[in-house]
Amino acid sequence: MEPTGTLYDAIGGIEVLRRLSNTFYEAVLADELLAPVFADFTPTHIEHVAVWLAEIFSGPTRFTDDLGGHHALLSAHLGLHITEEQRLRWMELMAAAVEKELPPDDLLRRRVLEYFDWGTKIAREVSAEEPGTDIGDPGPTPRWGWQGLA
Ligand code: HEM
Repeated sequence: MEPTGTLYDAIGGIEVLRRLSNTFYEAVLADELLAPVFADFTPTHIEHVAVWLAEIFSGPTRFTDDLGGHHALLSAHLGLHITEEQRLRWMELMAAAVEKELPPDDLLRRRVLEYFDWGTKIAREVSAEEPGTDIGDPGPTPRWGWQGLA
């Protein structure tokens, strides 16, 4: 039987997501393949990613309320021209961060990494378009739960 409740609660809330984001970006900025992609990185990025993840996993909706929602998230990746090699390295570093920061629950970790696999493919697709491209209305921020995409 699948567990009940949100992935956000099973993860342990925003503080755990902040630690995940922080650990992940420490690794990204030390990585020779990914660091150049994040040349304009600022520390607010860490917080924005934690806030996005909170919403995706059915926690507070602050990304939609205050940070531009799904449209802003997708637009942030326009023009980055992410390669498959970079996407896979991103996944590798995120898997290590998940291992370190998330509760030792195999199903929870698997679901979270499945979200990242799905999300990084979308980020890569969007990144092939030039900045300023009209991406239209992508709809509300998705939700990811114990059964995957809700
Ligand atoms: C599920 C996958 C992903 C999520 C949830 C995600 C999340 C985010 C968020 C929330 C922002 C906006 C940050 C801000 O407002 O400061 C952002 C920007 C960005 N993302 Fe992603 N991202 C994902 C995949 C990727 C991948 C695969 C790459 C590259 C390999 C990437 C590279 C970037 C870069 C370079 C920015 C702009 C950074 C900046 O503002 O300087 N992202 N991402």
